[in-house]
Amino acid sequence: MALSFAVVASSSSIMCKAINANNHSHLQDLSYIKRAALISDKSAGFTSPHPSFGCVIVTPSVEVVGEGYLYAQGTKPAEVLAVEAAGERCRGATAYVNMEPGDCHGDDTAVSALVQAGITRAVIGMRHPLQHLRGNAIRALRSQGLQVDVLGEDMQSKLVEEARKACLLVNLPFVHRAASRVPFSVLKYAMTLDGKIAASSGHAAWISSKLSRNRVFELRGRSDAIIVGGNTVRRDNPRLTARHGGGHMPIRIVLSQSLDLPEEANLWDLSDVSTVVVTQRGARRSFQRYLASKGVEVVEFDILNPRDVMEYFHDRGYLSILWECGGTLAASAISSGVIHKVFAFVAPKIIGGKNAPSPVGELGMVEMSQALDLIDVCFEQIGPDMLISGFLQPIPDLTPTIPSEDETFAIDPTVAPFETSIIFFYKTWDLYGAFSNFSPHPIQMPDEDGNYVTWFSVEHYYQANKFIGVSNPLAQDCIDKIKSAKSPEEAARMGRLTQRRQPHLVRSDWESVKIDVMYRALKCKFSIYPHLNSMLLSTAGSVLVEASPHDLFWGGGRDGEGLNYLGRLLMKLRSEFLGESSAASENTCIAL
Ligand SMILES: NC(=O)C1=CN([C@@H]2O[C@H](COP(=O)(O)OP(=O)(O)OC[C@H]3O[C@@H](n4cnc5c(N)ncnc54)[C@H](OP(=O)(O)O)[C@@H]3O)[C@@H](O)[C@H]2O)C=CC1
Ligand SMILES: Nc1c(N[C@@H]2O[C@H](COP(=O)(O)O)[C@@H](O)[C@H]2O)[nH]c(=O)[nH]c1=O
Repeated sequence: MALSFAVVASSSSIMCKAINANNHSHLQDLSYIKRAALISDKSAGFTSPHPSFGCVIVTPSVEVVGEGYLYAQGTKPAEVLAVEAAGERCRGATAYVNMEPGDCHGDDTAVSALVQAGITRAVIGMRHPLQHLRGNAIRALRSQGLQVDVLGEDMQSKLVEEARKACLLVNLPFVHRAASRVPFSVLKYAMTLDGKIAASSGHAAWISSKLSRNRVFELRGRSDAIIVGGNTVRRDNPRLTARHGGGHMPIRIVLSQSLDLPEEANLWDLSDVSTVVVTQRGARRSFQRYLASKGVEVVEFDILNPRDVMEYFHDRGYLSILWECGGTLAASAISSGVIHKVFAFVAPKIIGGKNAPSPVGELGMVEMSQALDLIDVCFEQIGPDMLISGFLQPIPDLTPTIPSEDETFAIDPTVAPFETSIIFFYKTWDLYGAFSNFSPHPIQMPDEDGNYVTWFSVEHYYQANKFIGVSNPLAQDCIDKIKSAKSPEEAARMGRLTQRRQPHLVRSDWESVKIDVMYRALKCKFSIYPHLNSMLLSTAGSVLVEASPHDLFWGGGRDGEGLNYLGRLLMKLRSEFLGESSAASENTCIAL
C-alpha cells in the first residue's frame, strides 16, 4: 500500500514537473517572441518604408546565442544576421521570429539560413500579412523537417494572444497595407487642458513641453510622411522635420484646396527632405508653376478628399502617415475613416477663448452616444504633459481576407498570375517586387578602367552613375557613399539629395545616358540570376508597367500618363532573352 502510494505520488510529481516544464517553456517561447518583436523595431526611424523583422536564436539550454533585425529592404535578413551571430550554436536551437519571413525576390535567403544552420524549431509570431507571401516560408521550413509553431495556430492561450499582439503592433502599418487601400494614419495634436490647439489669435507655439515635442520628432522619424492643411502652413510656417538626431526623414505633404499659400515658407526649403503639395485640379496654376520651379511636387485631384489622397499615397508605397494638421482637416480625415490612431498631448495649461481652435472640427455628431470611443487607450506622462493615445479603429483581422496556406500559390512562372495582360510592379514586397531596381540583387559592373565592381543593387549602381566621370573630388565622395549605402532606399536618397543640392556634381551627359545606364544594370541583373531570368521570361505576352504614380519617367504614372521606361527596358530585355542566346555573348557583367 505504502509502495503504491509512493508510486502514485512520484508519478504525479513527475506529471507536475512535466506540466511546469511545459508551462515554463511556453512562457519562455512567449518571452523570446516578444524579444524578437522588440528588436525588430530597432530599425524604425532609420529607414522607411519597410516591414520589421527580428530573429532571436535560443539553444536547448536556454541561452540566447544570436539576434538580428532587418535594417531595411535589401539588407541582410534578420534570420541571416542571427544565424551569423550564433554560428555553430544554431545546431538544435530554436529560432524566434516576430513575423514569417517574406521572401519576395524568388530566393529563400532567410529560410535557407535557418535550415543550413541546423535550427530544428521555429516559433513564428504571425504569418506574413501579404497574401502572395503568406505561408510560403512556414511551408518551406516544415518541408525541411523543422518544427514550426505559429502563435495563435499551434500555440494558443491568453498569453499567446498578448505576444501575438506585440508582433502585430510592431508591423501595424504593414498589416494595414495588406488589409486596406490606405496607409496607417496617426493623428497627433497638442492641446491645453481646456481643449485648445491654439489661442484665438491662432498662435500655438508652444502648447506642449520640449520633452513632448522631442517625442513628436521620434514619431515623425517613424512615419513615411507628415501631413498638414493649408491653414497650418499659413499660420505656423512649420518645418515638420524629424530633428531628434539622424535617422529617417519623412516627406512633408500639404493639403490645400485654394493653393493660397505663402511664397516663402519653410516647407519649400527642400534641402533636408522633399515636400508634396496636394491640391484641387486647376487651382492657381501660376503658383503651381512657382512651386515646381522650387522643386516642390504638386499633385492635383478632381476633388480633394482625404480618402482619395490616402489611396494615392498608398499606391506610392507609403505605409504610415502622421497627421499634424489643425481641427478642420482632422475632422475631414476622421470623417473619411482614414485615421487609425490618435496621439493627444495634453498640457496642464488653460488658454480659454471662445474662438480658439480645438483638435477636431465639425463631425456632425449631436449626442454623446455618437462619440468615437478609443480602443486600447494608454496614458503616459511626459514631463509636465500627459500623452493619451489609442486606436480609432481596431487592428485589422487579416484571417478572413487571406486564403489558407494551401490556397496560396508559390511564385511559379507557369501559373495564372503571369497570364494577365498588364503586370504591374513597384515596391519590392509586391508580387513582382523582384523587377524593381530596389530588389536586393547585387550586380557586378565594369568601372571606367574595365575592372569589375560589385554594387548591392541596380539602384546603387544607377544613383552612383549620376556622378561618375566628374572631376570634382566631392563627386567621387558621393559615389563612395552611395556604393556603401546600407540599402537601395538609402542609395536613392543620397543620389537624389546630392543631385538636388549640388547639381554641379552631376555629370553633364546624365540625361542622355541614364536610360543606357539602367539598361546595362538590368541586363546584368536578369542575366546572372536564373530565377529572375525565368520570371521575366514567363511574363511574355504581358505588358510590364512600373506602377509608380508619381515617377512619370521610369513609372507609368497615375493614369498611364508616365513614360514607363523601367517597364519598357524590362520588356526590351525580355525580347532579347527570348529572341537570341547571342545576347549572352555581349554581356557586360559577370556572374556572382
Ligand atoms: N497644437 C497643435 O497640435 C496644432 C495646432 N495647429 C493650429 O491650428 C490652427 C489651424 O487649424 P486649421 O484651420 O484647422 O488648419 P488645418 O491644418 O486643418 O488646415 C485646414 C486647411 O486644410 C486644407 N484642406 C484641404 N483639403 C481639406 C479637406 N478635405 N478638408 C478640410 N481642409 C482641407 C484647406 O486649405 P486651403 O485653405 O489652403 O485650401 C483648409 O483650409 C493654427 O492656429 C495652428 O497653429 C495646427 C496643427 C497642430
Ligand atoms: N503647437 C504645437 C504643435 N504644433 C504642430 O507642430 C508644427 C510645427 O512643427 P515644426 O515647425 O517642425 O517645429 C505645427 O505646424 C503643428 O503642426 N505640436 C506640438 O507637438 N506641440 C505644440 O505645442
